[in-house]
Amino acid sequence: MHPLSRLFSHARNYRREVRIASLYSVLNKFFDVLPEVLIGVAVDVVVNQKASFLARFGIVEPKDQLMLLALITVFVWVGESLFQYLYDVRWRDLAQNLQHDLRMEAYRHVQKLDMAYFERNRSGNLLAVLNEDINQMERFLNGGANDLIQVFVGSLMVGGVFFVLTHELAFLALVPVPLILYGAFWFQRRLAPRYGAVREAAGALAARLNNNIQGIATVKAYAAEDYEAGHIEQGSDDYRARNGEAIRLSAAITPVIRMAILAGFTVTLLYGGFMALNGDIGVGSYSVLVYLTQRLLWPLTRLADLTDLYQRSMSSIERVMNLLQTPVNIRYDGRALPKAEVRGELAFEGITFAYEGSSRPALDGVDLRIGAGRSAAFVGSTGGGKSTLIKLLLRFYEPQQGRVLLDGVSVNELNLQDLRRAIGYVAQDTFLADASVAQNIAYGMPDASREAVIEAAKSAEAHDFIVALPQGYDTPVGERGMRLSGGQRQRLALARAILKNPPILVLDEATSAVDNETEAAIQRSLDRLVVGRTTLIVAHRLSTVRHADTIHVIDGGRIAESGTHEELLALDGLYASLWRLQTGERRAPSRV
Ligand SMILES: Nc1ncnc2c1ncn2[C@@H]1O[C@H](COP(=O)(O)OP(=O)(O)OP(=O)(O)O)[C@@H](O)[C@H]1O
Repeated sequence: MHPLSRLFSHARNYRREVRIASLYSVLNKFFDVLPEVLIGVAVDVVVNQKASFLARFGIVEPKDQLMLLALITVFVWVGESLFQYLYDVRWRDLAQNLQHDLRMEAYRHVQKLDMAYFERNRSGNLLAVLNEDINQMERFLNGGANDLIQVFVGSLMVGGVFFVLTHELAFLALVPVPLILYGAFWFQRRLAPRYGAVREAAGALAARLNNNIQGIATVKAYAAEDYEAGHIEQGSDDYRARNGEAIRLSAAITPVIRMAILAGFTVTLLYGGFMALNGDIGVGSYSVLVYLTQRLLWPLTRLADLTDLYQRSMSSIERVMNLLQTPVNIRYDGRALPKAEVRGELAFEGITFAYEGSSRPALDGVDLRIGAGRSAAFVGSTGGGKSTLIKLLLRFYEPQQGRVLLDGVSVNELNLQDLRRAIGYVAQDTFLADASVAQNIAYGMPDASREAVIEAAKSAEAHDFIVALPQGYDTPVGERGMRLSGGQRQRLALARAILKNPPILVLDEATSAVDNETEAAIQRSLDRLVVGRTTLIVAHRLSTVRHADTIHVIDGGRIAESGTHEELLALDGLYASLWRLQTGERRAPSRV
């Protein structure tokens, strides 16, 4: 389907707006063509006087005829100006509304896409679609759509006048028009893939820039500025080269069209002139024809810019539409699950899951149950699959085999947001918004009172450092929380989960960045907090999880051992050797 049809079938509500704006464009063009005709009529009045074209309508006196012409001229110009104002406002309003709606729709859609999508597509490229591509579409609607309509309508109207005045000449003057149109389409077809490549290169460049700016600390620390600048240069060079290919073609359009116009204009000038000399047409008609040839053919040179703008925009619209039509693989709708009704019993049944493009499953036949209000800890070597298990519970991904149950219902059947509202999740890498400390703690809970925020911060051992910040709870944390230390960020994330007061608490390495003393204090708060909540804790530091009701050791995507701390020590397997390694009780066996 053509990108423009895709856009308009998508933006159905705008059809009326488009029709009205198009009507204003047509009316403006109508009034815009008339002055040339009036010049011809004026010449006719002066030359033929009482035998003029206007005299046929009963206005015999040349002076009266001129007065009438002046009146019509005023009317025509006022009409032209009025409709120019109206179409301009309409098209530009339309462009603004459509870009706003489309951006919001695309952004809302992007938010619903599954995590695998974000792993496949670089975020900078997505930014380019949501920003630049949508802006490009706005540029086309701002002026391009009107220009396109006017070029066609203008040609039709002028062609009509030609036919009324003289058929033969009209035919000759109009011969170049189909050639010009064919030429414009020829160029447009060839420009399409080039501008497609330009947009792809722009997306790739934005992705690189985004990645580098986010990792600027690492770039500096490894003195890799020149290396990264080289990397960006490649991207920028590629963008320039792709544009260069489009420019060479696009720049040829005007000169080629001009040659066709030249042919049409010369024919009118000569052939029309001969006809006037022979007395076959009047001087008035001749002057109208010469002016009108200009009016007919010159706007066609606009086709060059228009083809260019049009094709750039179509490439952009294509990208926006593709984004909007990316299917949402993980459904949001499902059975409602009010937070108050969640008991918190969890079961993982025969879970096997491999990440997209990965041949080895991250989880391989995992079966486990966590009773409502109980705590389960997951430990084991890095890359074992602990975080993956948590992500399946949150339905960031769906397992290829098996299912995750909450209170006996498959999480796939639950309303996705309800499921996530029931879970307080503290991730390994904390995301903080560019807002104040208090706003970050109350993230997703804008109605939380200041007292509740402070209470949550106290439980997360964050209160003391927060009040020592320059503006206390109102201190901005910077982009991604850059102005805070890693441990401070973790404590804010913990406070956020505590404030949410969820029936299920999931802590994935939630205290890995804080010192032992703070961790012990957080642990004491957590001991109080976890009462009555199902809690899942992923940790490398075994001291954090030794009191969990059950500890599961995950190794290579499977559950290697399960039991309480004491049971696992007695088993003298992986857990026992990890424990010894961390507490230094005995030399660790070589496999750990
Ligand atoms: N988004 C992803 N795409 C592809 N593979 C992934 C992805 N995330 C994790 N993996 C792979 O899946 C396996 C399990 O990863 P997971 O993050 O669950 O391990 P983990 O036990 O939590 O590790 P750690 O203790 O280091 O946090 C690893 O081999 C990892 O490389």
